[in-house]
Amino acid sequence: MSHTNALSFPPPSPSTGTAPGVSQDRSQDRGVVLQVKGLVTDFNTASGTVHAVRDVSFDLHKRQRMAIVGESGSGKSALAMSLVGLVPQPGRVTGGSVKLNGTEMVGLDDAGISRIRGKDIGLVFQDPMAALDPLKTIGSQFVETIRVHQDVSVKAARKMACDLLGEVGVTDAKRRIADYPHQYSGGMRQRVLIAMAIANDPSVVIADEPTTALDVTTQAQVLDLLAKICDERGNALVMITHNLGIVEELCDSVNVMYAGRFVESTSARALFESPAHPYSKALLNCVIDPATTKRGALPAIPGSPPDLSIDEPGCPFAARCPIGRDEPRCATERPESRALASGAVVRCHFASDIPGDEA
Ligand SMILES: Nc1ncnc2c1ncn2[C@@H]1O[C@H](COP(=O)(O)OP(=O)(O)OP(=O)(O)O)[C@@H](O)[C@H]1O
Repeated sequence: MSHTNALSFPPPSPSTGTAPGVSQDRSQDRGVVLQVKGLVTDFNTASGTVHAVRDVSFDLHKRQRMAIVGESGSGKSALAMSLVGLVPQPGRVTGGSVKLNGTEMVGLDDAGISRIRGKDIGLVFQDPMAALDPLKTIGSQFVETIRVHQDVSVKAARKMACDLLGEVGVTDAKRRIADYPHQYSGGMRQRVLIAMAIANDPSVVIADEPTTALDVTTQAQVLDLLAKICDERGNALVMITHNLGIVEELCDSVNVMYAGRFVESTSARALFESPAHPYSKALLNCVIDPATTKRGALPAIPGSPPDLSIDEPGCPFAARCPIGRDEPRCATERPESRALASGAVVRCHFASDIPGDEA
């Protein structure tokens, strides 16, 4: 198992010492908050073992905004769940290490994980209705979230909740805290989840496609808010998304995931300026909306991803790859991750950061 695909962040830029695409402010404090090494997650199903996450490694630094992109079924949610000990049955983390502020999470029992989840690591998931209890007021859920991890009175927790709701843009929070989730709009529910995710001042916030159900304008507002709040508080942010526009606008670094593996890890700016992996290039070859000149959702790439229950030799992207289709090596030898001169880390025998020098 290789552990060499951890993207060292921020990769120093020769001229400024700052990673491309990283604001000076966010790059100043470089402590690692989340260190993932060789993570493997499998689902044991009746039709075989689905290898959803394979040998994933990365370092996440304080204040870093890291994106994970990839088409449906590439393992993004399985990875997010693995980071917080929430892999659903019949799934299991079967290898590797996840260290949050130096504490190993893999192998912790439920009580140990629960002490960390919601406190040191905050979660914002796709569907706020599933994350919120429809039978309890926002206030009672919020107070519970705070008091599980902080030794404060109900009154103090309620005050904190009101302040946080105000911070995320819930107007008249003192009154609205007594409302039930269904009395909030979709965008407002996501704001509530953001407020809850940061309530215990976590080092890391993980957001798994938090805006899929929202209209485009509300999506942008919610994600801007999430990024801004994490910045202000010094939280690192992992954003899982299908939307390249979000990566370009909000993220410092990006991991492109394919068939359970990171195939390219680089700065967001470098991905858009010079994608190195053929899969990243195919993704970047997307239509730009002429009205906004912004990139949007991931494009459909011809062909299908491989069956994750079959461990074929060779590169999993070979059959869809303009280089790999004709290269015998791509069919027989799995590419290990390797660093290019630019600092990007790729899993491809032929990727190069010199344009035109791929094959
Ligand atoms: N509960 C489960 N049981 C069996 N297999 C699962 C389960 N959850 C996920 N998988 C499998 O794990 C692989 C990765 O799925 P995952 O949901 O992580 O992909 P994803 O990249 O998040 O997709 P999407 O963008 O559609 O959410 C898929 O092959 C999926 O079928």
